[in-house]
Amino acid sequence: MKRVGLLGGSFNPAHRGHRKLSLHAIRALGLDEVWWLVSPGNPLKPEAGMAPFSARLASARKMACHAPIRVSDVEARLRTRYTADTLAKLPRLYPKHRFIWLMGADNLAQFHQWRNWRRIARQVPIAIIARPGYDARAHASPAMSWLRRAVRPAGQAKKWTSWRLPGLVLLRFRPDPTSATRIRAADPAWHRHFSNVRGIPISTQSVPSPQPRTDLLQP
Ligand SMILES: Nc1ncnc2c1ncn2[C@@H]1O[C@H](COP(=O)(O)OP(=O)(O)OP(=O)(O)O)[C@@H](O)[C@H]1O
Ligand SMILES: O=C(O)c1ccc[n+]([C@@H]2O[C@H](COP(=O)([O-])O)[C@@H](O)[C@H]2O)c1
Repeated sequence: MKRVGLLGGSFNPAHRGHRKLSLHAIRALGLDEVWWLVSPGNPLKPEAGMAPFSARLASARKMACHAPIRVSDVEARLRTRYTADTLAKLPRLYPKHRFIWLMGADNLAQFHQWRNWRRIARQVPIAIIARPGYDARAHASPAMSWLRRAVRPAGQAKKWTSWRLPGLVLLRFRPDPTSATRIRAADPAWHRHFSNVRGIPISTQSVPSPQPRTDLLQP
């Protein structure tokens, strides 16, 4: 059984905050790997300002290199944008894997706006990573008032495969202020570094190894 943390994101672009939180989560939760699920398009974010999928994927691959982090385009191939839909399909594709959903405190603050968010919390355990400027809002959020009774002590973090759901743990590492918004503000054309010379989109490879639906998941 492989223990996998899922970090869904726009990765517009990927940055060292993603890498650091993933490495910390691997240690704190006893994970074999973290998969970065590069979103074809966050349903709550405007398309304007979103770099091409291929550039976001390439930036994630670069940021993930030499770490137990796998970059996945599975949502694009499954044609799922809503996390609840992705989470409904993944266990069927990877029956020998166990998944925990990772997200920063900024996402917990607006989790109640996600489609079927209560269902998500019943589908997978969740680990929240503290993020400078968002922790108070996350704790006061509508989702947190529902989830509060599901919070597990940090000492149970590594036992997430046996939690009753919903179950959530708050992970507190040294907070990292890096954000993609700031990176875009400093370099709005960052994605040009990830296009090849002819402007042909970079192909999508580097997917977690498929379990039986090889037809669907082969690059
Ligand atoms: N510095 C960070 N600390 C904690 N969590 C983070 C950090 N950066 C990103 N995350 C989390 O990683 C996931 C993917 O983040 P995303 O790709 O949206 O990056 P971002 O920096 O939040 O982007 P943007 O500024 O465009 O919203 C989200 O769950 C987000 O909360
Ligand atoms: O399912 C939803 O309704 C939903 C709404 C907003 C965000 N998400 C997911 O949250 C993850 C983080 O997105 P982002 O843009 O904040 O990096 C990413 O996997 C999105 O698909 C999902």
